Order: sequence, then structure tokens, then C-alpha cells
Amino acid sequence: MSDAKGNISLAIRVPVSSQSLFSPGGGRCISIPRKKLVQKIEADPTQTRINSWIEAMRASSPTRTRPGNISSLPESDEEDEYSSWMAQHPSALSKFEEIAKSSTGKQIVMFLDYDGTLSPIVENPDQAYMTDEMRDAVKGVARYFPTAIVTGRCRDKVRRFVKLPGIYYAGSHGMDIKGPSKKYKYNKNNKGVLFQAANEFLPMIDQVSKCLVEKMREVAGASVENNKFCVSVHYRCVDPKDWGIVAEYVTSILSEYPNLRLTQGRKVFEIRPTIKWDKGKALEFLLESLGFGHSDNVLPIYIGDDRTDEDAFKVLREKGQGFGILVSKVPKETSATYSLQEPSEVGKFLGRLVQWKQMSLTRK
Ligand SMILES: O=P(O)(O)OC[C@H]1O[C@H](O[C@H]2O[C@H](CO)[C@@H](O)[C@H](O)[C@H]2O)[C@H](O)[C@@H](O)[C@@H]1O
Repeated sequence: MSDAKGNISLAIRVPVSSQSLFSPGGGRCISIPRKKLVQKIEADPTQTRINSWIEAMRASSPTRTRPGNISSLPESDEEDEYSSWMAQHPSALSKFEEIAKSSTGKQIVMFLDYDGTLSPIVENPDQAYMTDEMRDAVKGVARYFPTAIVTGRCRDKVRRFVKLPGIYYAGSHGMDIKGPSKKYKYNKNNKGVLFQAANEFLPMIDQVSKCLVEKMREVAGASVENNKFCVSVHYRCVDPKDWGIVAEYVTSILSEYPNLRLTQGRKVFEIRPTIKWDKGKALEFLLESLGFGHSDNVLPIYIGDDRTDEDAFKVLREKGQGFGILVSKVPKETSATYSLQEPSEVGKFLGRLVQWKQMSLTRK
């Protein structure tokens, strides 16, 4: 479908009837008072279910930086673990020449996650600003290569953080994509892209978001972020002794919504539609939109720090095309090829790419 401005709008058909898109409670927020919830947790003698959530919550954002003394491993074992991980996922900065060489004769297409990649992780999600240096680096990259920001955030919100024209913004984990205007130098046939994969879920997401806001008021430090096609429940500032309450509320509310699923990011629960769409699908969609759907002349590079970015790393690995770069200071299971330690290194990598491109153009 295309609108008056020529934007292409696609809707993914999901196998659910519109009736089942609403909660059986007719949209009322389940009313479990906190006291009852605590009793429920305490009444479970093994607390297996909730403990496994708390375990996952702890693992969702490890704080250990370099080989150090926080884990239970002896220091030398940790160093071995780190070195062997780095051998498998070398620094994209130290392997820069190798990466640049592999792009010979190919168009680099750059995919960038936002939080933890372009901006540092901070306590208040509304203040996760990127630095001006980072903005310049992204602007530089976008001058030479088609560039997309792929994020769990709401598209408009990330656009306000990044503040750059001429790039693609894929919000809500890729479920909401908008491309640059019609005049786009990398795609002569560009008609402007607007892709929304989960429109039918909007009322339900809104409903669940309101309900979560109501319940999270009872947990000090918890906050809810409505990301349009998905919702984030943040527990970074919640006392760990209350994590069980957060998990219990979130899972109880979600049990009322069989068409929504729960995933975890860095000290955050992510609630999203059960449709088969993720950052990997968004990457494929964008390559296709740029005319590289079946092309060998393209080198997609995806940089991200979170579990949701693994879907994109996996697509690249399976395609045997381009590569993923994981931003992490600690060894993590990943399908990425290379690693960078933190957003400042991402900025350096983008800067080197721009310099290298400028040099190769002057040599011509
Ligand atoms: O796909 P991303 O761009 O990485 O977005 C994933 C989530 O990022 C944000 O939360 C994370 O960053 C916050 C700010 O630094 C931090 O406080 C929080 O603990 C992190 O989980 C964002 O607020 C979420 O909505 C995104 O889903």
C-alpha cells in the first residue's frame, strides 16, 4: 500500500483473530494487590518459577568488566576465558584492515543499535543521550554508506535522540521502519519507506502498557516505557530484593495476553507481539528495500550490544554475508564475528571507516 506521499506501507498478516487480540478481562488491569503477590511468592515453597526469572534478571546485564574478581572463577581462569573469547571475537578496531579489505567491490550498509551502542547505558532511559562526537561519527558514516538505526525504542523517540536526517530509523525492535525522503542517493528508486509490522497490536500494547504503569507504581524504582509496538519494564533502579515482585507482576499480567511475549534485555523486560518479526527480519527488509536483497555486492555491518541484536547477527552469519560486531566488555555467547568494548570504541570504529573511505576516494 502506498500513501499520498508515496510511502510504502506494509502490514504483516499475523495468524490471530482480532477478537483474540484483546485480553479476556476486557481490558481491565488484573488487580492483584502487592500484599497478595508477596504472599503468593512466599506460598511457593521452592519458588522455582520466580527464582528462574530472578536468575535471568541477574544475568541480563553482567557488571563484571575485564577479567576481575567478581565472578566465582579464579582470576587466571577468568583471564583464560576472556582471552579465548577475544580470540573468537577479536576487536573490530584491531581487525580494521581485514574488515576494510573485505568490502572491496562491495557497498557497505551500516546497521546501528542505539542503547549501549551509540549511547552509554544510564539509569534514566529518557536521558540516554549520545555525544556530539558520536553524532558526527554517525553522520560521517551516513554520508558514505546507507545507514539504519535499529532499536527497541519507539522510532520517534530514537529519532529525537539521534537527530540526523538521511538515515533509516527502525523502532520497536524493527517493527516500525521509516526511511529517508524520496531523494535518497543510495537508492535511485527510493519511494520512501514506511513499514509497520504490528499495527493490529497497537490497542493491546496500549492496554498492557497502562496496566503495567499502574502496577509498577507499587514498586520503587520500576518504570514503564511505551515503545509503541512494544513495552519496556525497567528494573535497573529497583532494589534486587523487589525483583521477584516485578517478575511476578509482569508474568501475571502477561499470562492474560497469549499474543504477547516476554523477552529480556539489559535490566529490562520487553513485552512484544508474538509475530515473527525481529531485528534480523528488519535487517533483511532494509537490504531488500535498498536493492541488495539478492546481491553479492553488499557488505552489511551490524553493531549492537543486546540479546535482541543477536537476531540480526544470526541472519548475517546464516547469509554468510557481512558481519556482526558485539559491544561488550564481558565474554557473552554471540553470533557476532567481532567485538568492541563500549560506545566510545564504536565511535572510533565509525570514525576510522569514514577516514578509510575518504582516503580510498582520494586515491581514485
Ligand atoms: O535496541 P536498543 O536500542 O538497545 O534498545 C533496548 C532498550 O534500551 C533502553 O534500555 C536500556 O538503556 C537504558 C538507558 O541507558 C537503561 O536504563 C536500561 O536499563 C537498558 O535496558 C530503552 O530504554 C528500552 O526501551 C529499549 O527497549
